[in-house]
Amino acid sequence: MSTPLTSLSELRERKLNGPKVAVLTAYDYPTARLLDEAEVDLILVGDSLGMVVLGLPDTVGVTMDMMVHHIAAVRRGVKRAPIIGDLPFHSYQTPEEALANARRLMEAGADAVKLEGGTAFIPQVRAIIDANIPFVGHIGMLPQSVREEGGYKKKGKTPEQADKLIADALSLDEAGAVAMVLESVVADVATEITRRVKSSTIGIGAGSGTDGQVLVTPDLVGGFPWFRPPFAKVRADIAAEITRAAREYVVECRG
Ligand SMILES: Nc1nc(=O)c2c([nH]1)NC[C@@H]1CN(c3ccc(C(=O)N[C@@H](CCC(=O)O)C(=O)O)cc3)CN21
Ligand SMILES: CC(C)C(=O)C(=O)O
Ligand SMILES: [Mg+2]
Repeated sequence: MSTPLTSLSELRERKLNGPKVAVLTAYDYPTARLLDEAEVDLILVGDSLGMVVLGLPDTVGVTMDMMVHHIAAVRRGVKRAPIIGDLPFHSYQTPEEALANARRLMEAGADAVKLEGGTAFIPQVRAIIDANIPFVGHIGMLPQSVREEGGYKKKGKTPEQADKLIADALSLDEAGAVAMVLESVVADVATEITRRVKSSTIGIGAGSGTDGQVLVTPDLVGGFPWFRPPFAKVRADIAAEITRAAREYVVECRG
């Protein structure tokens, strides 16, 4: 076991010489503190918050106020791991709006911000990076577009999709993204992108050829049994533990 990341600038060295980067999501103080102490490299306060913590049907209803509230809680729990905050749906429609909202997430305690999109969002990405805010890209399957897309679909199956993903990755890399999430991307395409960019690729449902992996923590620990993506390897069953403890308590209270 090697030492965990203490700053985003160490991502370059990790890409060149390993080991791979381990990223998990957190939305609250206790989980963030446990993940930081477990030596997770980076902690993402994802807008998956809306689904796995707030019970919304998708991530489209997540607001800036929600992200700020949860980033602040995570910040209080973390001493070492860099924290990435997601810019939520419709919070980055212009470069000015993207920069103002990126600043709000940084003030709440993020060390970097992430938004969903490729070449179409380069003006927003440039505004953020020009203001010296570390930036993480996110391409492939974009959950904030689930309503237009009509579901969650794997990306990069056709040559046209693969070329589009590679162009998106190269443009984010050129703009200066420190890392980029590749979500539900065909493994071979994710591997090719990883080879062609200087930035660290963090995969989720994108095979094992990326520079790191990210998972929604409830999917790791069995904390959200009602929806689980097919790629998640569930390593605990906290839902069953909560149910068991609550049942024991109910029975004991009733006497
Ligand atoms: N609990 C949870 N975990 C997540 O990883 C997650 C969320 N929620 N909510 C937002 C998005 C949605 N995610 C998803 C949703 C569905 C698939 C899925 O069904 N993938 C299949 C089918 C792909 C296809 O039809 O092309 C796959 O084989 O990858 C993957 C990720 C990832 N994100
Ligand atoms: C799944 C990861 C990459 C994410 O964006 C989130 O948790 O919101
Ligand atoms: Mg997200």
